[in-house]
Amino acid sequence: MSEKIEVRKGLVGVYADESSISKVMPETNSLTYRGYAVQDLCEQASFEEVVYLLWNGELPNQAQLDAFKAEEKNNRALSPALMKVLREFPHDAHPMDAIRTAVSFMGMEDPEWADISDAAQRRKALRILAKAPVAVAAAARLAKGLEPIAPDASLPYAENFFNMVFGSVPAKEVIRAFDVSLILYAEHTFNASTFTARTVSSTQADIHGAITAGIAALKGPLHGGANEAVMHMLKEIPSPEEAEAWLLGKFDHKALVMGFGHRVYKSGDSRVPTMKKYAEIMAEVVGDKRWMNTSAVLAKVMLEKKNIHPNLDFPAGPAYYLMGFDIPLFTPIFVMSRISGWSAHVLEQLADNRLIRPLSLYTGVEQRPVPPMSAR
Ligand SMILES: CC(=O)SCCNC(=O)CCNC(=O)[C@H](O)C(C)(C)COP(=O)(O)OP(=O)(O)OC[C@H]1O[C@@H](n2cnc3c(N)ncnc32)[C@H](O)[C@@H]1OP(=O)(O)O
Ligand SMILES: O=C([O-])CC(=O)C(=O)O
Repeated sequence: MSEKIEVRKGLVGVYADESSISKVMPETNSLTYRGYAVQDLCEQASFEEVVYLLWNGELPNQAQLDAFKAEEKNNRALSPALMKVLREFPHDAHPMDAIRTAVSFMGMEDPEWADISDAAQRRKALRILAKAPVAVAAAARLAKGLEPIAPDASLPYAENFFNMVFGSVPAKEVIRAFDVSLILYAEHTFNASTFTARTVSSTQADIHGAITAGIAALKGPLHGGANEAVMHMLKEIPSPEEAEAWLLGKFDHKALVMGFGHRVYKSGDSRVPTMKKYAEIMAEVVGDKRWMNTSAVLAKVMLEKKNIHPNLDFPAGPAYYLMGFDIPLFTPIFVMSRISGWSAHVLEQLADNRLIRPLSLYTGVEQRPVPPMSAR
């Protein structure tokens, strides 16, 4: 009797490995990083503290945090060669392609490119974390015909990013909302981009390659690219009053509604209430409620008619728009944050590595002879 082979398309419900970095609990719509509830981290920690936590397993004390922040600030500068390459990118290229290429380039010039020891991978992760925002901001400004703004070592991570994009640092509430978004985007178990990064690392390839591949996976609209798609969708809807009719029209065409649904959470994404709160704060700060009012209608109708909840990209999209970012920068900002989670997973994968290599169930034609050219 032949064995029944079960194929799990999309790896739905498959446990591919163990991990001690984060835990998603869909039954309670909750998420912890190294045992801490993500909403508590958002209220009590900075993004830099969360990165330290993800990479080291514990929150830093003041001296450890100061040292970590100093390292991040000291590693921001891009090489003249990378700046030259960034200047030559097509100006209409998507910034996701620019940051993917920039991280790959950083890998070629990294002084420790051939060293995949844990200590070297950690130093490389820090360098990628520090340099990625500089490359994102430079690519964004160059695409608009503006000169890049050099990183400022007197500014923390979030403030420095705003300064490099806009030439100024916004109000504290804006920085806080941005930092919260980075904490929420930092890590989420075996999502598609993280699994991609782990797969690359499992071949003992370098961390720049793993993160380059992670960025490639994150770009798709079913994953990180959804935060941009959400904002394009909100802009298509003329007013909150017209949102329900617009959505019902989408249902008629069986269209995907961006920013809704999730592979793991089926009754609500753990991160949405916190991100929504900060998106609403942004709407107050800017004095523009249109996007949040339209969002509220979409969320209500999606739940009533489809029983589908929003995911993190749904409130993050309008939050970034209200912060003043151009839409093509939304997913690159997700990259800047998720570098922390990808790196934690690369370190974990290599600490107890086994090549990731699943099987495929062949459904093609049976073996057959190669016909000569004259018979084809
Ligand atoms: C940070 C992140 O990456 S979060 C995810 C961001 N992505 C998006 O917002 C894109 C829109 N959402 C989706 O495409 C999906 O919900 C995914 C890709 C996130 C999850 O996909 P899956 O786990 O495969 O969901 P699945 O296909 O099982 O969905 C179940 C049902 O809900 C429907 N559904 C799921 N999401 C949506 C949506 N956004 N709009 C409309 N219908 C949806 C599916 O069509 C399916 O219907 P069916 O049973 O009639 O075929
Ligand atoms: O977990 C997932 O599949 C997608 C997601 O929410 C994330 O990567 O943050």
